[in-house]
Amino acid sequence: MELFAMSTLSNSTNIFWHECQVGKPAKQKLLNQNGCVVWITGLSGSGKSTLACSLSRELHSKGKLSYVLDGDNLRHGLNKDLGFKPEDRTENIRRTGEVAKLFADAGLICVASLISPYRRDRDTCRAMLPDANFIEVFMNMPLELCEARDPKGLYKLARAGKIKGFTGIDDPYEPPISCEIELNQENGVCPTPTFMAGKVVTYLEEKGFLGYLRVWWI
Ligand SMILES: Nc1ncnc2c1ncn2[C@@H]1O[C@H](COP(=O)(O)OS(=O)(=O)O)[C@@H](OP(=O)(O)O)[C@H]1O
Ligand SMILES: Nc1ncnc2c1ncn2[C@@H]1O[C@H](COP(=O)(O)OP(=O)(O)O)[C@@H](O)[C@H]1O
Repeated sequence: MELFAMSTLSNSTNIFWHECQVGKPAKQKLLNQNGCVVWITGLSGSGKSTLACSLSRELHSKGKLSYVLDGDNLRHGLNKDLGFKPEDRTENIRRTGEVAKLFADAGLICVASLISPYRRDRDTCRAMLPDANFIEVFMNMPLELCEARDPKGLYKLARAGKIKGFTGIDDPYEPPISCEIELNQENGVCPTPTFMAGKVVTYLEEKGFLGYLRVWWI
């Protein structure tokens, strides 16, 4: 069962999965939490990195171990060979999904914050884990807000045609059809990062991720 869950399609042949005695349940018990992936998706400037850091801080203050995989940061190392063509974005998300799966297997709350604009790529990452362990969080902020924020000046460059294939301008963003958590403006105002992180923490608490509980789907 575990062996099946961890195997993926591969170009390599004659390879075998080696199981280690210290498995996921033992690590989760040690950490008193259950590993999972919180996948934050949304437009550039929607607040993904801010939420990821706020969430990580909240979890830390509760004595829970998390790790943030941020798209911008990963593109400085693991994914530095990739650009923004559709196939590069797909590979970016696939690699990040695989790394996130490893962190979850280590018992951590892995927080991935990437635009991840294509639904199929996000679903591929979801399929890497038992379904309940992939928590998709949609930062549903209007393009106008993200563009008004424009902290890196990239929307301005995209509007001027100096960046091609910018998400939301001349490259698509496909919103989730059904995600675990959707965060919106309330009465035209964006909630604070702490408030939004609190919503995610409440979800994790309610689903039993913040305490060790050995159940069949973990
Ligand atoms: N063409 C284009 N489209 C979108 N974003 C661009 C582009 N070029 C550079 N950037 C910057 O790269 C950051 C997004 O990286 P990601 O790895 O999250 O993107 S993706 O998931 O592969 O689509 C993104 O960071 P965030 O603003 O934090 O989302 C941008 O700063
Ligand atoms: N909840 C929020 N309320 C107000 N401003 C925010 C909020 N979240 C993020 N910001 C601001 O919006 C900008 C983009 O946030 P960031 O987290 O970098 O977005 P992303 O990672 O999606 O590109 C930053 O200047 C940040 O300070």
